[in-house]
Amino acid sequence: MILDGLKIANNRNELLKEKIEKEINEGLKKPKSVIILVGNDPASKIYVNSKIKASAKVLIDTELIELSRETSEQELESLIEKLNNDKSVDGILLQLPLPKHLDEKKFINLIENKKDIDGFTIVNQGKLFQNIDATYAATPQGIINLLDEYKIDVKGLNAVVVGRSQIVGLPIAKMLIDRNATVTICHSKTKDISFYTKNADLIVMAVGVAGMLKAEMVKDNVVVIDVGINRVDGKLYGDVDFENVSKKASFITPVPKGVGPMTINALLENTYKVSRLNNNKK
Ligand SMILES: Nc1nc2c(c(=O)[nH]1)N[C@@H](CN(C=O)c1ccc(C(=O)N[C@@H](CCC(=O)O)C(=O)O)cc1)CN2
Repeated sequence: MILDGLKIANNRNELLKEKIEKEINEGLKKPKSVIILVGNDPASKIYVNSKIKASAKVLIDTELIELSRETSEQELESLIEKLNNDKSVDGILLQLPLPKHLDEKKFINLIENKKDIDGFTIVNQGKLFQNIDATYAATPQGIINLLDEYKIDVKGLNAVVVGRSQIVGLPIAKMLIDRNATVTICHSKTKDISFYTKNADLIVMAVGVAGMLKAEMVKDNVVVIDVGINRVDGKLYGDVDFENVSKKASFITPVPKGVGPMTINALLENTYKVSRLNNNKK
């Protein structure tokens, strides 16, 4: 069965829109986020445009600030400071990747924790690891929402996460452990990834290598979540050889229209959450 991320995300976005609409009629202001895009990465532009479009649909205001790829550390720092102090701004998102000369960790951590709609700051990541309510990273949260929507209970499953990034691999592993899965994290230095994936009930692929997970690397009835978005000759491919792995899987996400739209939905839900913590009256 294909896990239809686009359909589920659209349903959740519609519910969010209804909630926000009702609250606007009751006197609350629209949530507002500011997206900072540094440089001309074409994929980042696509993602940022999707975020802006999706926000508008659910009545979240967005402002896009585009900076040149030569932006200095100082310029970016003062912009983030200004937005932190701007009461009309509920959420701040710094689109990644940044150009090489800008240290991603440094700038992410300049964002005020309560405006960090990506859930990337040290404090918000730390809260995930200490089970304290916060905004959690949108991609792993979107995966959990998708599993929940399809009532896929991960309790007791052998889960293998391939990829150990701060924004996907590590947080999804923690979220799966919290739901009582037994989790193994594989990465580029793992000697034999298929040794682990062959025994997995659930696999999350988040490495950025097109078609890396092959049918012979999985067992029957596995649940497969594909986070990869790889552009090859203008076409999109996930990290999973979908055509062949889908023949063995019980559930599998497609690329596109799987995890991507769920990521955007989770981001919108985060933006709503932080704005209402500010309890914004008009
Ligand atoms: N500040 C952030 N930067 C980045 C994040 C993030 O969560 N926060 N994640 C990724 C990119 N990303 C969001 O920014 C993202 C990637 C893909 C999609 C998506 O909807 N993909 C579509 C296909 C779209 C296309 O490329 O044509 C799909 O899978 O259906 C949404 C968000 C890195 N940077």
